Amino acid sequence: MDTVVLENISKSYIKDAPPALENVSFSVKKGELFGLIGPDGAGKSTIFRILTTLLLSDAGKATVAGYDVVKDFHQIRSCVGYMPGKFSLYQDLTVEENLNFFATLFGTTIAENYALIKDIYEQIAPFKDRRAGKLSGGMKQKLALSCALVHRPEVLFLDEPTTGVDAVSRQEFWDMLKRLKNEGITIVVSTPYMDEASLCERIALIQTGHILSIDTPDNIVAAYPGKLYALRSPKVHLLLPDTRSYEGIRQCYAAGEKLHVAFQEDGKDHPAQLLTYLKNKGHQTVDIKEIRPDIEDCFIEKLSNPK
Ligand SMILES: Nc1ncnc2c1ncn2[C@@H]1O[C@H](COP(=O)(O)OP(=O)(O)OP(=O)(O)O)[C@@H](O)[C@H]1O
Repeated sequence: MDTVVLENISKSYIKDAPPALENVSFSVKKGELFGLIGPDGAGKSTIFRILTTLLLSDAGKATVAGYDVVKDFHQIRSCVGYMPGKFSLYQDLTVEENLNFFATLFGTTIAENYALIKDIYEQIAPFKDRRAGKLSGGMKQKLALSCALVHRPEVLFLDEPTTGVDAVSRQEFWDMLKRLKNEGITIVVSTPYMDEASLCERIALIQTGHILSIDTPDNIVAAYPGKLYALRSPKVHLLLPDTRSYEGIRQCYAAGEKLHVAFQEDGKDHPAQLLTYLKNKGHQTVDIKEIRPDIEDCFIEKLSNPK
């Protein structure tokens, strides 16, 4: 049986406004590390609030660990750990007081499940007497994760845990998630960072309340239709409108210092023809190279061609 199941979940916050979620369905297997990948406003937090029984959906059905999110909210609350995007810590309590507070809420003690949080908690233990409000972003995140784990949940919901956290702490955080997964905990994590998608076993790409795609990161990349190229030029900002004006371009967008380009058809002469066209427009030093799409490229492709 799948540990998390959503069937046609819909939710609107405001009458007559576009819904936050519309017919969202997916399931997460026991022990899986599953990612919800999408930009701000996509509906990720709404999914977490429904699954953690903090919000009722308007339609559809969802279960967590076999329990119904409406009927069995008591059971769900005791078997899940939730790290919301914001406000999960008491800023005026110290690190240790926060952890003790969450342990007490769940009728347990820090000592009882210390083995599970040891690796994480040891990194913040030197600051155990510091108020949570005075911790760095990375330390807050480790404390929030320790608090979400203190009762050894079956399922862990993490809403954008790495937003606003430095690159090293982000990497350490994902290493921790892998260790927790190896302990048998099912993890659903959301992120707006496309590079983190490849660290999940399966992902759902989500945008404006709709799931665009669900699969392993490798399968999503493999399903990219056709070839993708990177164009480089010293004046890349001028290159964008001229490349877009070339007939036969399916996609053209800025990606860091480069442009990513896909043709409507993958003829082998197309890259050279595009370069000639751009040279005639005054772009003398343009370089084109075929590249492997990443999740962000797949996301952009799905947005323009959802089927
Ligand atoms: N309490 C609320 N009242 C009204 N609209 C809301 C509320 N919460 C969310 N929304 C709207 O619902 C949509 C989905 O928001 P949600 O917070 O679930 O997205 P998200 O993917 O988690 O993005 P973010 O990272 O910005 O929170 C957005 O359009 C948002 O403005």
